[in-house]
This record gives sequence, C-alpha cells and structure tokens, in this order.
Amino acid sequence: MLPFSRISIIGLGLIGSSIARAVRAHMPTVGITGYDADPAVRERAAELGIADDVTDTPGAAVTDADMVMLCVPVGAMREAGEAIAADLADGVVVSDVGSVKGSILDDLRAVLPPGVAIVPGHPVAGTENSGPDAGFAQLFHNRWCILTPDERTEAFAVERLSAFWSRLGANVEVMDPKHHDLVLAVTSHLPHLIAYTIVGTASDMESVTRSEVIKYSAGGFRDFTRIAASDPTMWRDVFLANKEAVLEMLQRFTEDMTALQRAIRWDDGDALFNLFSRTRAIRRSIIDQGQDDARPDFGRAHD
Ligand SMILES: NC(=O)C1=CN([C@@H]2O[C@H](COP(=O)(O)OP(=O)(O)OC[C@H]3O[C@@H](n4cnc5c(N)ncnc54)[C@H](O)[C@@H]3O)[C@@H](O)[C@H]2O)C=CC1
Ligand SMILES: O=C(O)C(=O)Cc1ccc(O)cc1
Repeated sequence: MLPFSRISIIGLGLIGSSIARAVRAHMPTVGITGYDADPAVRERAAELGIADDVTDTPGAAVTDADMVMLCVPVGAMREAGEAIAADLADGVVVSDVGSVKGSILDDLRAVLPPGVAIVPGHPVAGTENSGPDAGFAQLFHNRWCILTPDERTEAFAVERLSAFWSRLGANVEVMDPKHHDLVLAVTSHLPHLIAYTIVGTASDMESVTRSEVIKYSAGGFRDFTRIAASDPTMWRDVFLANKEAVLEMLQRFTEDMTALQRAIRWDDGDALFNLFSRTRAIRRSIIDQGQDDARPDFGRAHD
C-alpha cells in the first residue's frame, strides 16, 4: 500500500524537485501539487512538468494533500508553515527536509493547527546546485534520511514517512534532533565552512592570481570549490540555526589544527603520519559501506 495518495511540495528547488521526480519514478499514481514563493521557479517547474499542478498560492497547493513536504531554506520554514496553516486538511502529515533539526518541531508546532501530525526529516543527500533544473530522481538512492520526531509525534505518521522515503530509495533512521545537529555539524556543516573559508582565502591572495587558482586547482582545492559553490541563502540559514553545535565543532577543529601546525613547525613526522593513517582508514570504511558519492553518474542532471 502507498504511504500517501496526494502530496504537496512547498519549495520546488533542488530537493523539492528531486522529491517530485522521485515520486513520479517510484509511485507514479501519487498526485503531486507544488508551490514556490518565486514566480520564476513556479513557471520553470510547470514547464518541466515535475508536478501535476503548480499553484499560485501556498494554500491552494495543500488543500487536498495527505502529506505536505516543506522544501524551503531552514530560515523560511516557519513562514512557509504559517502560509499553509489555514488550508491544511485534518490528519495531514507535515514534514520538512531542512539540514538543521533542533528548532523545526517547535517552530512548526507554533504555527500549524493541532490536528496536523508533524514529523521533521532530513535527507542526507544533495549537491552544490540549486533550483528546479538541478533536481533528479535518483538523488536519494542508497542515502540516509533522518527523521527527528519527539515523544508527542504520532507513530502512524513516522511509519508512513519512513515508508515514503524507503520507496524513494533512502535508508531511514530515527534520531534525537539535538544529536542530529551535533553529528551533522561535524559531517556536513563544518566541511562547508572550511570549503567557504579556503576558497575565500585563495581568492583574497594578492600574490596568486585568480587565473592561477583556476588553472592549477588540483584535487583538494577543486573539491573545495565544488562545495563552496553551494547556495548562499541555504548555508547562511544552516549556520545561524545550528550556531551552538557548529561553534563547538569549530573550537575542536581549531585546536586540532593548532596541533598540526605545531607538528609541522617541529618536524614531527610521526604525528602527521599517524593522523593521516587514521583518516585514511575512515575513508576506506566509508567506501566499504557503499556510502561514497564518487559514483560516475552522481550529481548529474537526469531523471
Ligand atoms: N542542497 C542540498 O544539498 C540539501 C538541502 N537540504 C535542505 O533542503 C532545503 C531546500 O534546499 P534546496 O532545495 O537545496 O534549495 P533551493 O534553493 O534549490 O530551493 C529552495 C526553494 O524554496 C523557495 N522558497 C524560499 N522561501 C519560500 C517560502 N517561504 N515558501 C515557498 N517557497 C520558498 C525558493 O524560492 C527556492 O526555489 C533546505 O532547508 C536545505 O537545508 C537538505 C539536504 C540537502
Ligand atoms: O554536495 C554535497 O557534498 C553535500 O554535502 C550536499 C548536502 C548538503 C546539505 C545537506 O543537508 C545534505 C547534503
């Protein structure tokens, strides 16, 4: 049995359009209605035919839905919830895909009516691209989707949402929101901050020209430039919403970086070698678990 029969997607960018495409591919009988605050995105989404209907108001997109997925930047979740509150059907499941989970449940509970089941979620899958053209149906294949309900969240809603993400090819895990934010601070948010910093540092250097940075961007730097091309609005919101955990991880990172600086200064080759051997082992276990993104077709636009 299908977990939902008519879904609504609010925010038709990379993640919203990927969900729409994946639902089309894996649950073709499920109806999809979409809305985006940006008229140009609505127009493009309609052109691409990623939803059965793209509406001009948020309310019209949700009236008939049995599940609503909020796919907007973290800082816009509350406003997006407010905009649909009056038009939600009783018993509807509302979820989201935000990269930070701590405050979302409180924010959504504050603006949505009591008859609505709220299950926050985060598909740990994405790319540096944004907008409706960037989405693709296979984005969630063999990727994690973390759900962060609390003790008040209706069990039926967690089960249905779990089934929904499984159908899209994801592996579902349930986690406490605070723990989610700490784990993602080190595995996703801090790496993005480092990438933004290093690319910024290189571009600020006066003795190295911009064309040299582009021309000689070998392995490491090149990977950072991909991450540092990620959406500014999305990442501004992530850092502001996960301030505490990011600052805690940044503190640890800075201390570890200072230790490395010291090892280089004092020619402590053993310290460098030992750390690099430990980190190599982590990379190998990621590959062994089939969690590597370096698949030949990953991140390319295809449906
Ligand atoms: N980009 C990524 O790799 C991943 C992003 N996420 C999360 O998914 C969410 C969406 O990110 P993307 O799809 O990448 O961004 P995107 O920029 O591609 O799409 C977001 C869309 O939301 C629309 N929007 C903004 N405020 C709105 C509002 N109040 N009502 C309706 N539409 C509104 C924008 O016009 C835009 O089209 C974010 O919360 C992000 O943290 C989660 C996993 C991966
Ligand atoms: O493009 C990449 O490497 C990413 O890390 C994508 C990504 C961005 C944000 C998330 O919350 C989850 C995944």
